[in-house]
Amino acid sequence: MSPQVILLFSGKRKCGKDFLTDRLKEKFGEKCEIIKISKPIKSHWAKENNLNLNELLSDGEYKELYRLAMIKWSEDMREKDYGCFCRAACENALDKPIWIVSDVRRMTDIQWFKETYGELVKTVRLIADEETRIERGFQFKEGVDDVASECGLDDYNEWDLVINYGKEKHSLEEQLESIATLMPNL
Ligand SMILES: Nc1ncnc2c1ncn2[C@@H]1O[C@H](COP(=O)(O)OP(=O)(O)OP(=O)(O)O)[C@@H](O)[C@H]1O
Repeated sequence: MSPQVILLFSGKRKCGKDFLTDRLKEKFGEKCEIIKISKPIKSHWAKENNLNLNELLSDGEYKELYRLAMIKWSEDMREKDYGCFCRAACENALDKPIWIVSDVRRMTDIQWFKETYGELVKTVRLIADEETRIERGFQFKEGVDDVASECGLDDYNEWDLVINYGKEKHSLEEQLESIATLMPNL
């Protein structure tokens, strides 16, 4: 079954994207597939440089070591074809009714999904205050936090849902409920 809804999640580093989308996956279980645009980037990067892909995909210090270089390389690839990583990520995804894309970073990511899947696409922005992000492990890095991969969607204001995931956050159950309203038939 091809996707009936595609939720695109965006938010700055350590705002909790992986955490919340993992909880969503637990709630919707077999109905849903998590897609990471960064996965084809990391697979390619790991192969070329002989690195551990699982470590790169997980949350931790290891991925931080390579983040800057991966951003630069992927930027060059995107200049040639802005949809290349989105397409690769979707081609490798299982056919489930709900697709959750947990790391949307650029206008062109949203553009590609909307051009490709139209009305199925819903966008969600997570926001969290800096103090909370620091508690979750955020440290400002030049070349990472001040470039398009982090700031590309700062001025986008057509989100279907904005979730405060910082100090003032609602309970997890309420957050998940508000996300569920984006897919009333599932
Ligand atoms: N609601 C929460 N309660 C407790 N810990 C949380 C919560 N949300 C996130 N965290 C923790 O904060 C850290 C960062 O969260 P997460 O990896 O989800 O952020 P992210 O936005 O995906 O970051 P990145 O952009 O670096 O991938 C993780 O260790 C996660 O377990």
